[in-house]
Amino acid sequence: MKQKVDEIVQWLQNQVKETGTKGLVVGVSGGLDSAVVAHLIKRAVGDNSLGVLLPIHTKSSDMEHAQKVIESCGIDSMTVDLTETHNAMYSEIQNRLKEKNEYIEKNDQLAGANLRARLRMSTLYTLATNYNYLVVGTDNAAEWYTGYFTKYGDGGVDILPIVEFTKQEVREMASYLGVPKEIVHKKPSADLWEGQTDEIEMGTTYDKIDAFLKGEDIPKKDKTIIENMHKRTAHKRDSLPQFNR
Ligand SMILES: Nc1ncnc2c1ncn2[C@@H]1O[C@H](COP(=O)(O)OP(=O)(O)OC[C@H]2O[C@@H]([n+]3cccc(C(=O)O)c3)[C@H](O)[C@@H]2O)[C@@H](O)[C@H]1O
Ligand SMILES: Nc1ncnc2c1ncn2[C@@H]1O[C@H](COP(=O)(O)OP(=O)(O)OP(=O)(O)O)[C@@H](O)[C@H]1O
Ligand SMILES: [Mg+2]
Repeated sequence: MKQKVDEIVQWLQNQVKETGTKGLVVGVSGGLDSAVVAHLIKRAVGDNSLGVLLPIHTKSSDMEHAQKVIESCGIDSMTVDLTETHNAMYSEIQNRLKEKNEYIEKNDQLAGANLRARLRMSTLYTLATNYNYLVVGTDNAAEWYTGYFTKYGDGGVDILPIVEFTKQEVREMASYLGVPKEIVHKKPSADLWEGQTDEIEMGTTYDKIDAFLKGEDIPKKDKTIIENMHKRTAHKRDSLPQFNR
């Protein structure tokens, strides 16, 4: 594990050097992936790193976990509460749709959720511009393969240090790095709506996705879900379709 972590830390240092930027910023949710990334960037660039708490109707227990992550790695931090911003922006959009009788209720939860992720992204880039930092993403191998992220939301980042690691490997890295235990063993959640957990929404588990990525046999039902998610989200991993004359 030490070698793995040292290699990522060195890679992060190279990214900063090669891009001529001054440091690294990440959104810290109180979940596992951002806890690992916060620890890694603090190790890589010390005081030139920033962890940002971006609550949007966020549970106090998640805020406490995020605070514990900040304390456990000693990273510089900031909180920008986006709850009111999200309320104002989303209700304005919904009102315009309702005026046109074109508001589609069944899409409301997902649309509001993706707006949360994109408001977080905008905030991180505003801070990145201020400090001349890079925005660091937290996607792991399972999320990347299944496309389980918001395009230009949490997927809108400059670099992806843990994208080759399965969720289980990220968990092991977290223990090695000293991420608090309650976060290491917490249920993954995107914090996009009340009570959301990744595994309920996807209909499969990270253990199954990890096993699939390692080439192991998994039940047909899970394999179908994973393959469908992968196909449906190809556009998030591909370069942009461009009309060429
Ligand atoms: N074939 C295609 N080619 C090019 N673009 C295409 C497209 N199909 C859709 N699109 C575009 O992509 C959009 C759909 O993609 P997107 O906006 O990402 O939205 P979508 O994939 O529908 O939803 C995001 C998913 O990621 C999950 N998520 C989000 C954020 C964080 C986390 C987490 O784990 O923390 C999880 C979230 O719970 C949800 O299941 C469409 O609205 C359309 O604009
Ligand atoms: N409340 C929040 N404050 C700051 N950043 C957030 C918040 N919610 C989500 N994010 C950002 O969006 C990323 C994607 O969320 P995701 O849930 O996949 O990761 P996580 O919360 O770090 O780990 P887990 O998947 O185990 O819950 C987070 O890693 C973080 O960078
Ligand atoms: Mg989470």
